[in-house]
Amino acid sequence: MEKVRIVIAGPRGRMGKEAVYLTGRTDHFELVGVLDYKHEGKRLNELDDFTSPAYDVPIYTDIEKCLQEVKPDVLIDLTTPEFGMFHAKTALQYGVRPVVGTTGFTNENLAELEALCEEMDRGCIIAPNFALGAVLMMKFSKLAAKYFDDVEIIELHHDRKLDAPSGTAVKTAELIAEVRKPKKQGHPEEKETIQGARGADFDGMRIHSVRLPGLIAHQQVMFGADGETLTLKHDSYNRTSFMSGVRFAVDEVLKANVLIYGLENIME
Ligand SMILES: NC(=O)C1=CN([C@@H]2O[C@H](COP(=O)(O)OP(=O)(O)OC[C@H]3O[C@@H](n4cnc5c(N)ncnc54)[C@H](OP(=O)(O)O)[C@@H]3O)[C@@H](O)[C@H]2O)C=CC1
Ligand SMILES: O=C(O)C1=N[C@H](C(=O)O)C[C@H](O)C1
Repeated sequence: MEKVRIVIAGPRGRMGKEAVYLTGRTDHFELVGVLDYKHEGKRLNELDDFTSPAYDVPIYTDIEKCLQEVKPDVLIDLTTPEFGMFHAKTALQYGVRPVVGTTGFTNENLAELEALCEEMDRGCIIAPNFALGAVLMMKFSKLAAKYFDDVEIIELHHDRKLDAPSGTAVKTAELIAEVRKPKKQGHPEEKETIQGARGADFDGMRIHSVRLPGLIAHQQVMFGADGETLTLKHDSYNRTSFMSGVRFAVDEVLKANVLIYGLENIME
């Protein structure tokens, strides 16, 4: 089997580091370079966390130079929304398939990438959450929303997280909105005496974002009806929990020539 040539953007980050280690333990993956806006000209295995010879690959700050020189099949982005979008666009323009875990993309970003995938005849996967249990939680939420119109999403994350609400919460709300009867929840005359008390409004349903040290990534989706509630809950207790989804996405993107937004679209 030919190895999949992979570049990782954001290798020093919490997720990027795990993705580097994933390439090291996956026989058919080959890390061929990384994108890091610090350490230009060094090799990855010169950095403290990556001393294994498996990580003796070049560090680039310039994505075009990186793609031209190491010619990857797939670029995995785990950076920030601004750079994630730039990296995904540039990769597609070079015929390289992006797998993006970075959250905070706008609908305009998604539309632009969808058009670029079509133009370049290349796939791109944007996965707001790679944890397979989280994807199932989202699927089950959509199923439950057929029967329950009242729902509140509570997402809980570590306090180093930049975006709120989380990409997972937004995706969950989008999936629910596909089937839920439009409804403004709560009392029609409710008033917030402290701004934000009722959370963010997405199509009349509410999203609450909790940020605390000690947390990793957690979400509860609470449905309510007369005399009953249904709570769907998922917890990631470490970042390795995301890696089987990253491996799955890399394998799947190679077969794709369109934008795939969310692993639920390709998980049977
Ligand atoms: N889809 C999923 O399952 C998951 C997605 N995420 C998402 O992944 C993203 C990263 O999360 P996390 O790892 O926790 O964040 P970190 O802040 O730990 O990592 C981001 C890394 O990207 C680096 N970086 C920033 N800009 C660039 C650039 N232009 N080129 C290369 N590297 C760059 C940062 O460097 P520096 O620190 O020096 O600025 C940092 O090392 C977030 O959007 C998060 O929401 C997180 C977990 C799971
Ligand atoms: O920043 C994180 O940590 C996470 N981000 C993703 C999101 O925004 O949903 C996925 C997971 O929740 C962890």
